[in-house]
Amino acid sequence: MNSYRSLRIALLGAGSVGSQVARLLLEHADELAARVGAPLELVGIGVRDPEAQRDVDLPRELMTSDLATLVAGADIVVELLGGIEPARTLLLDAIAEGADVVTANKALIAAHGPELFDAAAIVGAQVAYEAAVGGAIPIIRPLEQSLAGDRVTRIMGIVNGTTNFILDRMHTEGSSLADALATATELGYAEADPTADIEGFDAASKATILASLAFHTAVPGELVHREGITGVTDAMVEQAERNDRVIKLVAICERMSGDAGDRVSARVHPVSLPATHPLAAVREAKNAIFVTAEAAGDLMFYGAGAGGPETASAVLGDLVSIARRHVLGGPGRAASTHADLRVAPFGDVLARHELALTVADRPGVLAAVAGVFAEQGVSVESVRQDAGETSASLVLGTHTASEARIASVLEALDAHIDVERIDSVIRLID
Ligand SMILES: NC(=O)c1ccc[n+]([C@@H]2O[C@H](COP(=O)([O-])OP(=O)(O)OC[C@H]3O[C@@H](n4cnc5c(N)ncnc54)[C@H](O)[C@@H]3O)[C@@H](O)[C@H]2O)c1
Ligand SMILES: N[C@@H](CCO)C(=O)O
Ligand code: NA
Repeated sequence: MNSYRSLRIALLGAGSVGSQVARLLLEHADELAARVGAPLELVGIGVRDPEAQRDVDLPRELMTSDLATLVAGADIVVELLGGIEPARTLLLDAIAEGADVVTANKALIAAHGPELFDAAAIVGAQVAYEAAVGGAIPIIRPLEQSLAGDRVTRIMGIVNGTTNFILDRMHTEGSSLADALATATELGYAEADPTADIEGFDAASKATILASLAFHTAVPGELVHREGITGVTDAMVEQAERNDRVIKLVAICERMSGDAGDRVSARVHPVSLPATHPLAAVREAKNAIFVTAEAAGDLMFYGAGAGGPETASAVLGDLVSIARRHVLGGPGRAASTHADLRVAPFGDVLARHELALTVADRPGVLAAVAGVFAEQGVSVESVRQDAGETSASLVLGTHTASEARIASVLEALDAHIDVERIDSVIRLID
């Protein structure tokens, strides 16, 4: 069939994703060899405990706890450990030896992508990370290659499967966050430390990666505004439902033009969407990403954002594509930051907000509260008031306003004598 020698594949990690990658590499060996033009030889699987029981039956003789030695002899290293160290050092060592790497590790790519890409560029190695964003959904390659001739203006999407699963269960079954998270963890969707999911760190890493790729600009993780879902209460879910809306955690990356010149923004926070919005139909651990580009217009990418076998599909896609280049030759992949746009502060971002307040139930309070919005230059679009016994509940929807102005409104409301408490704040998407 072919005369190219076997390519030596070292796999690091045999958890939810790694075990599925190993299974598929072994089960589909002949088919993969035909596609690559050379056999992909799984030379070892780096694990913590080679004797541990695993859900997937993998050959014991491939297991090793000596990850450094395993990496040293490989043509391609597939990293599915998660976390920054030892993944970063192992991959830098592999690259220094001329190996290509495939990883699903968004935390690593978001924090150390440029370091890995630079190291790879020096030796002509490749770094592929399709599985790092949107799980099985092809999104890195479309941004990196298919849209390379266009100008991306906006990306908005659901990029964390675990939190989407949790919010979906809160809406459809009235589950608690903790119960739904336990199920998402059992299903292999959650990160090893699920704080990364529920506090929005995972989605923020993905927003960093998407914004950097889309805007050809290094967008440092610390400039990505991040809010998770721990502040989303049952009451907020119920209120959204009363208004035919759904709460979702979204990542938004956009190119902003204005007096300050062209800038970019990347952020992650919950939003309230009309039930008819396409993102509202994204259920369970599915992800969906809208990309708007100047010439292409709107594109939508939808599919499994998490899960072992699903994510393994993207890892194997990278592996086959990298392996083919070993056989056929050709240039490696390179990330570009030539545009070098400035990242806008979160306060400059524009959004509509809905605020639920408990206020004193006496004449003039509505006017006083409305006055707070007016003082900060925020225009109120809708008001709903429900009177209680001693206090009233007010739900105010704003017109588009900057995050900085809304923050000032919230500060003033917090200190206002007539405002007993701010029950919830959520951004609205039309
Ligand atoms: N699970 C998903 O749905 C999914 C989807 C996309 C991307 N990812 C990413 O894929 C990577 C792996 O995720 P996962 O869900 O398979 O995680 P996991 O926790 O199920 O598996 C990771 C495995 O690596 C092992 N490991 C960690 N550090 C090690 C070390 N120093 N030495 C030896 N073994 C070590 C762990 O023991 C574990 O078995 C992560 O970067 C994650 O963010 C996961
Ligand atoms: N924990 C991640 C895995 C996929 O990146 C999620 O839930 O989306
Ligand atoms: Na993907």
